[in-house]
Amino acid sequence: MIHDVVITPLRQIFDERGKVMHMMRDDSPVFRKFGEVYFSCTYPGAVKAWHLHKRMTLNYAVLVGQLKVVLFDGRDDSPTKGVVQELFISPENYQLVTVPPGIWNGFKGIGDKMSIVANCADLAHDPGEIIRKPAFDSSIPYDWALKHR
Ligand SMILES: Cc1cn([C@H]2C[C@H](O)[C@@H](COP(=O)(O)OP(=O)(O)O[C@H]3O[C@H](C)C(=O)[C@H](O)[C@H]3O)O2)c(=O)[nH]c1=O
Repeated sequence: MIHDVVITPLRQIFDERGKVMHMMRDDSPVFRKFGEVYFSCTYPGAVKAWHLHKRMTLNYAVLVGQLKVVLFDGRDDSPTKGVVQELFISPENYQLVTVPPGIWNGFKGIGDKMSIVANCADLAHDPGEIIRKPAFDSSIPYDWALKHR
């Protein structure tokens, strides 16, 4: 587990009409402030990586489909520097993933339909605070290929 990354189980409330999916409240321990909510939609097998936010704290929850979210800690002052963390998040494993600034992150669509992840961020989108690397950049020790364990 990467230092400062927080996983919070989220509640879903089901009834015969459908369900309610919790995501963020202002009394949550991980809530900092409101910046923007957006939804990133990913086709099966597509990889969206790598991003590093210099100032934004991300809060991800997958509403539809399934994502493999991969985090890489390249922070020099972190006790988990060099650690790679894989998370599989979906409505079936419904969690809020809080990622502080400075951690490389990316995700891959899993399964057979478009996945939708919500990001409830503490900062509005600002392209100037994002650093990007190609998904297969050799400086991050991660292979996005399907692994038959
Ligand atoms: C997020 C965002 C993006 N854009 C534009 C910028 C690009 O021209 C285009 C696609 O953006 P991007 O390549 O950043 O999309 P994703 O790879 O889905 O990543 C985004 O959603 C995941 C979950 C992240 O956490 C990223 O930080 C966030 O950038 O939409 C905007 O104009 N406004 C916005 O709020």
